[in-house]
Amino acid sequence: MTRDLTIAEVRLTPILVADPPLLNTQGVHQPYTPRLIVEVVTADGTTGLGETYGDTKYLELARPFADRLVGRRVSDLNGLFTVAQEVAVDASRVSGQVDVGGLRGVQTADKLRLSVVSAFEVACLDALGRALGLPVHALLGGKVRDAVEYSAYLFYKWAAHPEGVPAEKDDWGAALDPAGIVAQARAFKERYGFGSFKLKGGVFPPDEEIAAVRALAEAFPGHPLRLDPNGAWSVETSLRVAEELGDVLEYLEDPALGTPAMAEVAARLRDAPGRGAGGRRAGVPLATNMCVTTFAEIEEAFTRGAVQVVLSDHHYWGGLRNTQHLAAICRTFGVGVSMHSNTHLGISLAAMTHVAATVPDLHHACDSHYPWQSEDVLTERIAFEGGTVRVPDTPGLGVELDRDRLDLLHRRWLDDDGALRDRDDAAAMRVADPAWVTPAVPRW
Ligand SMILES: O=C([O-])C(=O)C[C@H](O)[C@@H](O)C(=O)[O-]
Ligand SMILES: [Mg+2]
Repeated sequence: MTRDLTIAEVRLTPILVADPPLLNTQGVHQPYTPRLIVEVVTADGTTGLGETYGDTKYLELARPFADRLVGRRVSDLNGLFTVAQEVAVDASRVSGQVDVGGLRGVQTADKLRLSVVSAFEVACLDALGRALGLPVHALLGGKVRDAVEYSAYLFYKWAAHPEGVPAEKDDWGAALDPAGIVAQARAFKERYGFGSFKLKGGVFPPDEEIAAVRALAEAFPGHPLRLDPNGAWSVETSLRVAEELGDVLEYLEDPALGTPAMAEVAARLRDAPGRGAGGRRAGVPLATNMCVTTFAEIEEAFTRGAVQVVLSDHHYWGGLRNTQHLAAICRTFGVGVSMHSNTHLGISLAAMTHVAATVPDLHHACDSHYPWQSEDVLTERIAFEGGTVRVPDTPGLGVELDRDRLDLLHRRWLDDDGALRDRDDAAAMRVADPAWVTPAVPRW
């Protein structure tokens, strides 16, 4: 039977999902964060799902983009990039600065477009897989592993959002010191079996964060640990932390902002083997999801040896196939690869799992915010077992949309007065601390 895989309809549903009060260097997560759910429906009634950022600047591009897709085929994945170029980006949306709240590198028009394309690419792959009876990983060339390892993503956090702010409750409690972080890590291990731990830093002065990582190293000897201050430190501070923690860190993520600063940190670490406080090893690898976030940024960073691990993110790299291209380039240059995560739901976790399953040299556990998300739009939550997600072999992504849940979360978006429709961690922080401004970098 020949199937008609022409796109007949594209449904876009912006939603607001509950988010706990997680702290980062720019502020704190808002109680609800925007996501966009994409449904691509073919002429013969197959629906594919995708998910991406839901802030206004992405919605503005997603609508005209979706209109242009009707009449094309879900198998025309390369064509998505051509269509994206036809969609104009409002210059006022492109600051050229590091994205507020999103912490996903410098904003450019292309990156906005790619972040939109990614959701449609995933939705087309899902539809194609469902139509052909093949899992998405098979469409990407086939899986090389049956399960993908994720790391526990530890955050400093308040027990609750500020008094009087409408929010969902969470049962993680506060984590504002080393003991709190270790307790959070234990909960992650007990609930999901994670064996690697990443601490989101850049929140407290570096010595406090060093103490937290030391406490983790004592509580979980031999487990891979990472610290990520999102570029909040100077080169000198980065070097000091690298020396202090060089013996326990798997990698240090974006200690300083931008390729020149990262390159200087990396070079000085290379030149100082075996040195460091107490004779500790100082050659800790540097990872990034902030200075290598586009193909254009690769050459400078790799030729200067600024990073040893790139944390890919299929959302802003432009989809699952671009993630594979990035992994191939990293392999060529002997740079490691793993995955970054912003707040996301199960559709994106499934997409991350399918593509991660196809990357041969994925040597580090991937980041995922999913455990922090108590809400989802799927009929069944994706489970972590022993810190891994099993790679689905069912057609498409292997997940099903719960339309009632989707409607509920969309209703929340409709009811919002606009205050939460654009993620703004600094604004959320100002609710508790009216004098708060996004800290200048380097902060320490
Ligand atoms: O650098 C990173 O790993 C991130 O930016 C991940 C997330 O965006 C995280 O920092 C957050 O949401 O606060
Ligand atoms: Mg990072």
